[in-house]
Amino acid sequence: MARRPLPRILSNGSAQLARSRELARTAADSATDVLHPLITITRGLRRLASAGRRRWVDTPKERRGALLFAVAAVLLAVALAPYGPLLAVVALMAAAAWHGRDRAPAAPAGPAPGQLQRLKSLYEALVPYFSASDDPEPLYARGGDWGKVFSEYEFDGDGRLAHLVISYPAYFTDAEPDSRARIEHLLGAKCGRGREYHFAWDEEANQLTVRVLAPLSTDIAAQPFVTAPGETVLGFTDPTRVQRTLPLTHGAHGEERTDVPPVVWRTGVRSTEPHLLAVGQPGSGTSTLLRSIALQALHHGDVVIVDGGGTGEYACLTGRDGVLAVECALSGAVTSLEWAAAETERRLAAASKAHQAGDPPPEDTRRPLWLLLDRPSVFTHLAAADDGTDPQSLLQAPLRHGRAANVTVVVAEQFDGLDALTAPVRQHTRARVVLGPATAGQLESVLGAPPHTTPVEQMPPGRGYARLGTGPVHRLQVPATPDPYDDATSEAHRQAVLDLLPPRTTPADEEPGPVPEAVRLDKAATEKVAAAALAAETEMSEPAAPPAPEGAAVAESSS
Ligand SMILES: Nc1ncnc2c1ncn2[C@@H]1O[C@H](COP(=O)(O)OP(=O)(O)OP(=O)(O)O)[C@@H](O)[C@H]1O
Repeated sequence: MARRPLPRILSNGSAQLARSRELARTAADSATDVLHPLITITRGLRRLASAGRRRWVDTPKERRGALLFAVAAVLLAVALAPYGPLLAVVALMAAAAWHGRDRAPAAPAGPAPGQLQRLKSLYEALVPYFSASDDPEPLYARGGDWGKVFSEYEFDGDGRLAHLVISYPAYFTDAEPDSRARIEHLLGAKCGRGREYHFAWDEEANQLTVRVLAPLSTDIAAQPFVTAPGETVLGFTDPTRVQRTLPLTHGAHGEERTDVPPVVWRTGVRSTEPHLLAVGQPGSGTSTLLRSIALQALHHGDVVIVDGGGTGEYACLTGRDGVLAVECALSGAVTSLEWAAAETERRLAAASKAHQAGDPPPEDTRRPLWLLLDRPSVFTHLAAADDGTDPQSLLQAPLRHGRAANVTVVVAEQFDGLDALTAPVRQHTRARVVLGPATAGQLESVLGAPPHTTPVEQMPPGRGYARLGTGPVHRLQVPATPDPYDDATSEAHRQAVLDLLPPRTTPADEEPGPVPEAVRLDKAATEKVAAAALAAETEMSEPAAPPAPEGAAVAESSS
């Protein structure tokens, strides 16, 4: 790794502080210059002494007497000779000065030949973008001086650029996304593909800082996250924009402990992004994200799942405490969301009655209710074909009033189903996630802003970007939260998810007390999924679990 030494300019602090530091540094430099001969001679004396000690130790015992005699004879001769002691001291000092000289090889003054070639070719590649024919003093010109524009550079162990600060002329249109994108694309290609780069444009100083980002860890499994109520971990990112970290276990068997910066999404009454939309190509990990959110939501709230994918990816949640419904059929989805819309309105009415009476909101309006919809566009198409109710049309109230009523909507959709999303869904889902491969246009249309990083060539599942409202775009890796009933799931990850699942609920008809405003749903599909889940679970010889409820009931939480 070679780094060009640079004068450091203080980026903050007052001018006076900067002057004092400069004075102190100058004084220290002068003192070092004055004391340099003394330091060299002392170092030389130390080296001579240790060489003498080594010689004495290496001398066989029977020859030490003769050696001592020779030294004593020399000392006597020196002492008796005219000016002997003086000459001996001068000779000793000269020898010490010679041995004490700095033997460390001088640091290379510049980059190694291979690195130099990379910098030169990068400079030449930038010339067409950063030069103008009418510029009298061009910063960039064919065969020009790259040293003038690359003020800092750093190479990694493989000799590839890891960090670079580039100066560019003030007339470069750095405020235009297209101009920036061209430069970022070029740098991504020239600095080496297969890595992710972060670009920071300093428009005031006309400087671009390019940094190589370490890959995000893909071995973080689902686990209890240390968060406050109302906080949901969407995934993990790099520390450039996120100051907070979460203590986590990771590795194949959760054997390592690290602090990792999370992307935390806040929901509830004070949230400015109360609903979320996750988009991706098939297999990019949006269902996994929904499962991860559901497992976290179940700590403090109730969950209704509407699965348009219909592949039973949420079967593990069926009948669990707090899971009000897992719907895979259109009729069930409509019934559940009708109930959710009515529940939102009931909560609003109860809360506003309490506000008018000067009371705090009633307890039964405060338990978070989560509506998780995976590929609702499938039901939209089915409803259109049957002339039935589109489940999305029932999301109006939860989306509009969810924040005040503690109802959160999360929608996962594939890119080709985006057109089928209704306007309220697009409008109210201000927290956005894009997973898997996506073009720059797709990223910008979903996130509302381009990421400041280049896309990686091989996207692992669960990798993508997140943006909360108008905040920065974060790189994101969703924790591995696979379907525990999927045969392809590793045992460690399966166990991690099973450990987070709440216990199975007592079937509604065996509830000891009355369930207020319970709404019985058409559960034909859910029963099927529950039966499959139970069978799969028995096969996996999980500790004896009570039988799955015959039909889950959507009920107002009694807790
Ligand atoms: N964060 C993740 N970490 C590790 N593996 C993941 C992650 N997310 C998804 N996967 C794996 O990728 C595969 C696809 O995931 P998932 O089913 O969530 O994708 P999807 O976007 O919902 O696609 P589809 O709608 O086609 O099912 C699964 O095998 C899953 O285990």
